Amino acid sequence: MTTKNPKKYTVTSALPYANGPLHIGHLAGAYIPADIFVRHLRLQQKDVVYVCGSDEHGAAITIKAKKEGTTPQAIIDKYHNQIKQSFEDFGIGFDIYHRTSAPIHHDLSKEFFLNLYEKDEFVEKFSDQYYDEEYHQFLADRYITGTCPSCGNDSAYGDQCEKCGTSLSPTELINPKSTLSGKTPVLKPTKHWYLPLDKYQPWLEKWLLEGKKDNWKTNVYGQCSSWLKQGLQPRSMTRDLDWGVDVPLEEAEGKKLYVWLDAPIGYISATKQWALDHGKDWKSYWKKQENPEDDACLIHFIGKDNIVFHCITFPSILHAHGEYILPEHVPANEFLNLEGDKLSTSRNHAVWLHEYLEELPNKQDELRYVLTSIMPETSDSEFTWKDYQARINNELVAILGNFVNRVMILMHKYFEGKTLGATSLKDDTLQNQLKEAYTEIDTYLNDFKFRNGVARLMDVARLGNKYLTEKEPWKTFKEKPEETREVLQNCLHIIAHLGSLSQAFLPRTATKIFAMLNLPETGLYQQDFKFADGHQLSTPSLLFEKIEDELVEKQLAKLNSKKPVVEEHTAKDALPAKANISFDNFASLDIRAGKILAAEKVAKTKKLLKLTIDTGLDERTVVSGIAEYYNPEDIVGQHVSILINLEPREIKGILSQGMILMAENSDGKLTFVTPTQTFAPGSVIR
Ligand SMILES: Nc1ncnc2c1ncn2[C@@H]1O[C@H](COP(=O)(O)OP(=O)(O)OP(=O)(O)O)[C@@H](O)[C@H]1O
Ligand SMILES: [Zn+2]
Repeated sequence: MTTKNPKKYTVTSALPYANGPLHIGHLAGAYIPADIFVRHLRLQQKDVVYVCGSDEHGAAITIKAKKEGTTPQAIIDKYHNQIKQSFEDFGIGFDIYHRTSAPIHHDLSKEFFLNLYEKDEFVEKFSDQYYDEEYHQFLADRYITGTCPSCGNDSAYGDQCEKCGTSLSPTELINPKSTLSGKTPVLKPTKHWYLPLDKYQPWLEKWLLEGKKDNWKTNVYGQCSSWLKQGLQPRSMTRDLDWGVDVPLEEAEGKKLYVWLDAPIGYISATKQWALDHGKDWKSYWKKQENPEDDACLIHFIGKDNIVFHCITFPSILHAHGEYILPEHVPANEFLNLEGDKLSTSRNHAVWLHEYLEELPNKQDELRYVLTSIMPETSDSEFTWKDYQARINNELVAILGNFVNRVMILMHKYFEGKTLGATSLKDDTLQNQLKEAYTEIDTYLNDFKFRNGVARLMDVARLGNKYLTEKEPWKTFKEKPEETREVLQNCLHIIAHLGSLSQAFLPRTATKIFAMLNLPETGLYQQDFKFADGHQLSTPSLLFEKIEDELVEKQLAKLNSKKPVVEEHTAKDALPAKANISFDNFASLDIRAGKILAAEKVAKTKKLLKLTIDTGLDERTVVSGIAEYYNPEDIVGQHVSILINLEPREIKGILSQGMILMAENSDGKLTFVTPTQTFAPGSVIR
């Protein structure tokens, strides 16, 4: 950290957008790291406020409401409550989880806008914007789709192409279409207020590049410097929309603030509300103090798609306003993927937090542990159920859980769960090793190295196991009961420290550990523990249970079945129907269940695989254009559906005898079409 011992910390996590539930990517990206960091500060009695809330404005919400035949208010109420519950369930310790639809937020956002307006910071510009003549509405952001000029994706939005990530303005789209009427919009002039980022560029460069920000994470600093190199452009801070914070100017009737203007102000309005509720002074967490040494240290935790707004736009707004502190750190994470594919709300490729808890009740810490261990700190990372199982079984169960359990069982077996004169740890080497763990974890967490931090915690459990294995109390008990007692009581001290250190990472586990030891949970790091003479331990119980293969298979099957929970792609993505055919034509197709026996790439092609198929009638060769989606080695044994009476055709010199049936979604992704139960090759499909 740059600032040595700031007096106060203001910590924020990205405001989740209230148009869908939370998934594991959200947790790993912006919430678990912040929560660990804040817990670590609180365990040292630092003064910290940790705020978040739902982002409830913008076109994506009104569009969703329209699609579902309901109101924007109903959408945000539903998801705000669901998201809030998930955060509570996973122990994300916000001081307040607020929402941007609250009046206090609208007021503060307007105040910000007016402050900049009165200082003449905005550039007012008339420009031609797309307008839907049928709906009498300007088409901002997600109200317009078209072909991306960078990658050719034909469902890019007016503000961004989600396929290649390019940030766009509606007029850059090729073949623009209104998402309201589906028609081609017309251009009409409208007035907007632009934030002159070009004007702030020199200041930003100084702040970011010449300032001390090169100690920021390289992924964050790299993105910022590359934007600055490209040169910043003015960005419109207002929209022609009917859902959001009103632009507080008479001449701007019917216009709203851009959602990325008001969303980060949501951090401040949340703090204001919290201060009101708890008799605190919100200004001391956000405003510059008379003595700069008294300024709070502001830290934004976000995922990588939010970097530009937290490192360029919001700081520019705060700077233009003048009274506010600027972020000291923006430790953005890269993205978490799932089982080889991007997490996606629209494709329902996700592990949803509320579903996880229904299916794996009380396993919050297990997920926190895995997500911390694989956190996308410096590059994208991947969650797989197999890895989840392995980390729980081989680490949480086999190392941490096992150590605690062995010691507790032996203490009960030999000494009825009672200590005798165990007031302090009677092994200096152990004492020093434990001290080191505290120091190293502190260093890691101050550097936002959460993966190293949680690995270091696990090392303490390893240390315990090693000590226990070396001392072999089960062998010494008969002859040297006093020595045995000392060893086991030393282990109790290690367990207490495991409880203490777990508090930041695995809060529920920490509580369980202290309950088993029958010690109070102080909410502080304790360098020393004292057991009273004759202290009675509680009955041991397992901290973690093994994850069985069956569960992994069930979760994988569920992911593959991809039943849509939140279906955002509508009929607009489906191809139009083909002309009718006769029943006889249909009946003439001979489709069978088959199985892939062998697969190899066709040389010098990108898309083709040569497959050997067991059709039940014969073994034959089929050339299939699926190489971009499947590795040959992964699909041997795969059951398929095959059209067997298609006229053979030579492809790249190979005779292809039939066609494998594949489903294709609107992104062009392919997947096998197979009977939902395994049927023997040769079974008829009709
Ligand atoms: N797969 C992911 N990995 C890491 N961080 C993520 C991931 N998905 C979202 N985030 C982060 O979570 C925070 C809240 O996300 P937000 O509500 O804006 O959803 P989003 O980015 O639109 O995600 P989605 O498209 O899946 O709904 C943001 O900071 C975002 O960067
Ligand atoms: Zn694109």
